[in-house]
Amino acid sequence: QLVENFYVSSCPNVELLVAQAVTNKFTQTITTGQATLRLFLHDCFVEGCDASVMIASPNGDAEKDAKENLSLPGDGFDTVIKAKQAVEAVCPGVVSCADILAIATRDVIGLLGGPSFSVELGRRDGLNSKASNVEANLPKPTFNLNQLNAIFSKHGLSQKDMIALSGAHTVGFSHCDQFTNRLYSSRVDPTLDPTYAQQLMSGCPRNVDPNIVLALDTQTEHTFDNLYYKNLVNGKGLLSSDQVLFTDDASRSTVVEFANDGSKFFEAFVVAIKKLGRVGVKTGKEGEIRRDCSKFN
Ligand code: HEM
Ligand SMILES: [Ca+2]
Ligand SMILES: [Ca+2]
Repeated sequence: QLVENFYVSSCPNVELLVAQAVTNKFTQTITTGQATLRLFLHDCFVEGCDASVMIASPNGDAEKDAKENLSLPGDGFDTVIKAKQAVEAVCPGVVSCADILAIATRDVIGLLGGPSFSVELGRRDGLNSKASNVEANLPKPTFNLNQLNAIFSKHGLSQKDMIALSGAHTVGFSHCDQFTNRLYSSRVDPTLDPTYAQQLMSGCPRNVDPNIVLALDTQTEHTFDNLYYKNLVNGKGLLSSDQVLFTDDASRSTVVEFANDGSKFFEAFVVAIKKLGRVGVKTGKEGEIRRDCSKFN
């Protein structure tokens, strides 16, 4: 239902306007890329790709107020707001916040060194954003392969799509509390490389400041490449949900394929992120075109 040239007559320069705003922001703030990419996942998995995650509620009960979303960096929200402003100045009331987030996500992937691809458009902005909706709809870093497959397949995403999309963890970081259960339970998680486990313990000692973060990809945290998969092969996946993709026999061969061939990863990632962008979209007369991405009209 989405189409690539949706705004061809109503706002022909929308992709250029968004690209300029995103590039500006990206040059100023290095974390813009990872923040925007994660924001897109958290939007699409809750109520579909409809910018529901962008809503700010005076009562503190919107999606962004949910515990799982508190670690979403402000830079992601900011990127969409800046791009929306640039678009509104030229084509007011025409382009949805959901589409702007989708375009911005495509753009940051390219800026980070990832694949370039065309983005499908025509999403409308949602009219629901409830904090209580969030937890059950997002994957947890403690999930095993079956749980990961289950939550992705609810949205029509295959195991291969799930593994490719997890490759987004080639950029960005995680707070210590998302993985320290692997270090300080009765024993250290045996799927962790011992040297890497030592590094994690010194980076995240017991009772560490909750603001401390470590890179998801220790080698190239600011580059969108396939080193994430090479790390998994070497026992250097940061989250349990990352490492399990190599540990479990049912997904290992895909991890090895992506580790050995970056172009296979890029190809699968493009297929999967396009599918992600179609999840639960509102089109036609559904929803609305928000004027301000953080408020319903
Ligand atoms: C497979 C299941 C997934 C789980 C369990 C998961 C979980 C997490 C967790 C716990 C963090 C650390 C958050 C923090 O402490 O600030 C994180 C970061 C991140 N995730 Fe995922 N994630 C998953 C899949 C994805 C997907 C599909 C994408 C995008 C396509 C994505 C993009 C990101 C990015 C870019 C970051 C870094 C954020 C930053 O640096 O601020 N993740 N993820
Ligand atoms: Ca949403
Ligand atoms: Ca990387």
